[in-house]
Amino acid sequence: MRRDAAGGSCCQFPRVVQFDLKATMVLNPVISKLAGKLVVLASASPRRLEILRSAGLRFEVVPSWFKETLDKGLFKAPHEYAVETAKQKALEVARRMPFKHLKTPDIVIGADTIVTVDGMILEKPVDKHDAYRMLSSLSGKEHSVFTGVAIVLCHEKENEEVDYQLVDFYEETKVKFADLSEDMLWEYINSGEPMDKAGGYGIQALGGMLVDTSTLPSCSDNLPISVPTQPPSSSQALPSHNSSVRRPSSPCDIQRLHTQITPTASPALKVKREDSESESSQTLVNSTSKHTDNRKVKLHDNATLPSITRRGQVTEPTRGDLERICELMDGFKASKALFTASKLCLFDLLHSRPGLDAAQVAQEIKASAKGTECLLEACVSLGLLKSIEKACQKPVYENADLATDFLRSDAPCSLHGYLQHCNETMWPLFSHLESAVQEGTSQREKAFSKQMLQETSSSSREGKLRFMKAMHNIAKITGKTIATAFDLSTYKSACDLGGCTGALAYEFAEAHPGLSVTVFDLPAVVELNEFFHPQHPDNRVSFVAGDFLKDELPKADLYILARILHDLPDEKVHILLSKIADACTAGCGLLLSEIFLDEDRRGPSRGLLQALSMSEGKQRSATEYSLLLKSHGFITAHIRHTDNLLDAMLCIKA
Ligand SMILES: C[S@@+](CC[C@H](N)C(=O)[O-])C[C@H]1O[C@@H](n2cnc3c(N)ncnc32)[C@H](O)[C@@H]1O
Repeated sequence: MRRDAAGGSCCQFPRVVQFDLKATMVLNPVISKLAGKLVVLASASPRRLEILRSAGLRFEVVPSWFKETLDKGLFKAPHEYAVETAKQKALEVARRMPFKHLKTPDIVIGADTIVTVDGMILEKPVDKHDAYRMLSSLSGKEHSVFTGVAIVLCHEKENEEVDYQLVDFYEETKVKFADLSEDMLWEYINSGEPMDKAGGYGIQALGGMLVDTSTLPSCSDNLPISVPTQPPSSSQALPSHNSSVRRPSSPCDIQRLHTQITPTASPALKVKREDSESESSQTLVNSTSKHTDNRKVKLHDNATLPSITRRGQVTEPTRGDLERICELMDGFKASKALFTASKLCLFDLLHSRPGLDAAQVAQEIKASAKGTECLLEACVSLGLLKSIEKACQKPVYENADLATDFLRSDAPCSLHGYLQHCNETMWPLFSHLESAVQEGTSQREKAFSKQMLQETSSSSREGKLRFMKAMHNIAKITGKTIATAFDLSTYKSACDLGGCTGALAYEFAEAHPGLSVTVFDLPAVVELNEFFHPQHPDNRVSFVAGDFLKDELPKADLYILARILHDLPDEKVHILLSKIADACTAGCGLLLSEIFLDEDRRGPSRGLLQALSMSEGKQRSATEYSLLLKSHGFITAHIRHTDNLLDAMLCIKA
């Protein structure tokens, strides 16, 4: 999304855009490495939240409890104080989370901002008079805004102790205030804005009016998460609660963070690092240059975007914002193009016969020449196909890697069946979303005619097979990650309740040589499982037909519940969990796999969008699942957030 914007020079865009570019350019290469990592921001500051969000980072917010009370006299330079406070904030959260939140973060980011003038450090004012004292000391003067940042990398060891490795840096922005009249000072103080801001002002909001605009820095976000512009103040590892400590050896910066997150960096990553290094130096120039740039963002030479009002301020939409909103508006067209190409077996055709032109494809899939050409071109634009131009000839088409890996029907990680399920079942359901939201109920009756309902429901063999294929696809992709998420060596027998085609059960059997797995599912599903057997089925996997809400559950010392609870209404959840609890003796395990919502329920979108289908169930966060299972006597031992479609949690019967 931000790719195009990053191509432009920061100086061509207004401040908001410059920030977006700056953070995005530098964080982009890092962000892909952070997929599946639990990143935590140890600050409740809305500004910091916005900064990291607009850089595309997915993270949770756990505000630090560390009080900003360090003795300023102990620090030689003001930035050292800001960095040390940031460090203590991040460490406090990193140490608290395994106990209070029952999960160990991978990365915790802490930050602290101070203002310094005439050798004095100004933090947040305690009252209006303190704000007046601070602001009048800044009147007509140039001063420095320092933000210290600490990034704590948490490494969980086998004995469940945690190593903390620390990267810290800071950024300084010089700001000059205009000569402020008493009236202006008090008007600003009475607005209430100064009270939660270092130095008593916020440059991004009303406080901007205090600044001598002839000297306003071009990028006032003072965002050192992007690049350190000074040598590191310190790059030490602090003692962890188990006093196992590592010390980063070279100067700290985002590039080093790359290395630490991805120890075996690929050549591609290396290139990106060099890119971001060169962008870093540009950012340095921009963040210290002093000019205001009020030019509007232009999409085309003559097309200036209209002003919009955001949080009470008149501002311009950024190019990234516009791309994002277009992507959302057109998302349904892209989905339907994908479903259609998949249904017409376009990707299978181009896998077996790459290099066909549009007319040849049209003939093969028995579709119109014009429609086929449009579909092929749309798929190229979506990165699903490649078009190859030869001199004086019509373009020919072949699958892009994405299609080869996921879209042909015989790929090991094929999503072909899942796409058909989306097209035939989810699409009609979501076309009734408005009523679903108004009524809060499933729209199955409205979305499907009686006949279609029978076909899509579990009573029809075709509908059942389609559903099973869809489940099978997802289980094949995520199965290994779930099966290997925890050490299960103490368990000998497992029962996968609602285990469908057995795809997950076979992954568990393969990953754990000492484990036998029984797949327990409804009779109508079990009788179709032969269509999905692997080429060489493991005889430690067996199938038992039954109803997990009514029948006795097969005996096992580990029960698996994958994608079951989110779909059941509360009363059925409790019946099922009670039955499992009754079947378990102390020490038995329950492995749950679902999409875990972020604790603040702001993501991931996949989980929140799924909830819109208004099934009888609900989506939950890891903590909500933990508490639910606890109410049935299961204590959460481990939680894994994965970047592979589903997350997992291992609980033990107390
Ligand atoms: C969403 S699918 C999940 C399949 C599988 N666990 C996975 O993650 O791939 C739900 C499964 O639960 C099964 N199921 C639903 N109600 C059931 C019941 N009362 N007893 C046994 N199985 C049931 C369905 O047949 C289906 O296979």
